[in-house]
Amino acid sequence: MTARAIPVVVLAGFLGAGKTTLLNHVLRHADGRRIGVLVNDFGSINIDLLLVSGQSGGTMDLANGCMCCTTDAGDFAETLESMADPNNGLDAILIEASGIAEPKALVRMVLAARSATVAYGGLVYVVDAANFDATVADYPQLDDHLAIADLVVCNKMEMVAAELVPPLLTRIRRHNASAPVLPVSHAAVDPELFFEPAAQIANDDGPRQLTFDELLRETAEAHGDNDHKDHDHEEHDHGDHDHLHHGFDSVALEVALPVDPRRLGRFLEQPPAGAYRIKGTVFVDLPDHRDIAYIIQSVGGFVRVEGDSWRGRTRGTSVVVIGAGLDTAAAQAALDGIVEPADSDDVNGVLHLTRHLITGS
Ligand SMILES: Nc1nc2c(ncn2[C@@H]2O[C@H](COP(=O)(O)OP(=O)(O)OP(=O)(O)O)[C@@H](O)[C@H]2O)c(=O)[nH]1
Repeated sequence: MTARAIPVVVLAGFLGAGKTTLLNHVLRHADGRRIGVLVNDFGSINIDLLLVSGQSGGTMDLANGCMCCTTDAGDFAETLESMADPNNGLDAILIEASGIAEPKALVRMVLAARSATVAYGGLVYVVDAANFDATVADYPQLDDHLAIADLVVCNKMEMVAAELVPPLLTRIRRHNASAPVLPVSHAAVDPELFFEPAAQIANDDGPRQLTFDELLRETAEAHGDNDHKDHDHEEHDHGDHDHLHHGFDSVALEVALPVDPRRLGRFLEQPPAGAYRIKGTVFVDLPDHRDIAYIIQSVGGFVRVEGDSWRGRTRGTSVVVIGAGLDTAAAQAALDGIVEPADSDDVNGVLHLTRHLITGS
């Protein structure tokens, strides 16, 4: 049985930056993936929480309408746990924080809720490119929010004159040197970023339940979309899905070699600048470890390792690094480094990997 943890992505950003637009975009382009959504402002979004909780059997009780004000972190963890129940077949859970929410508190709650089925999927912070400088000047707390982001989505780029784009991106990077900064318009972010590789193996003939993108389109048509501009844009672009991949870089390694667990641990904990996600399967050629296919993931330096069986697969190491603004040559060199031969005296090296091991429930 393949270990399967559902990434929980926190979506934050200042008022009006484009969080809801991003959420709508991701749901419309989910391509059959099932996404759970928690929102803390029911009025501003035409996606009903019940789309998710209705079939997950448990509704998030947003007693005071603001999740980051939920005092009982246990309840929150339970809610995530029940949404992530394998019977729900979700591929990712997105939490939209309100524009004034403190993302740090939400991130802390998700990190505390991590389990065999719940993984931290990163803090995606949306900024309004057209108003970035004014917003930073008026709200210095934006500084702290940006600093802890794992991915900065720089939205509304079509409103910024071409010659002003490079200095703007440089100014944004000053707030966070390691997170990728993804310039987009209409929050057109590739949803693939939010899914786990395990989700991709679900192409069996099992019963296909509702697809969220279909459901959302139906819902939007039935209720009238509150985001016509974005919708129109998306419809025009429908024939060309390549545009979704704009702005992403990735590097990959696929070899029959084993990893040096110490180097791998360091690589996962300190990913190359611009990396957002690292995922893959690695081979550890040590007694007691050879028969375990280690599934590794890292978002913003938060590492998760699960053990699976090789089940007839060829032992080897395959890892992909996804980001924006990656120095691909440097990232590839760092990635290649994980399969450099390990020092044979390094008896504790494997702890750098196994200390991140999630034991199944
Ligand atoms: N011009 C332009 N407008 C955009 C873009 N993305 C979103 N918008 C518009 O900006 C407005 C705010 O977008 P939302 O997605 O509601 O922003 P939000 O961050 O969810 O806002 P709050 O929930 O109020 O914090 C809406 O009118 C969107 O249609 C973009 O790339 N360009």
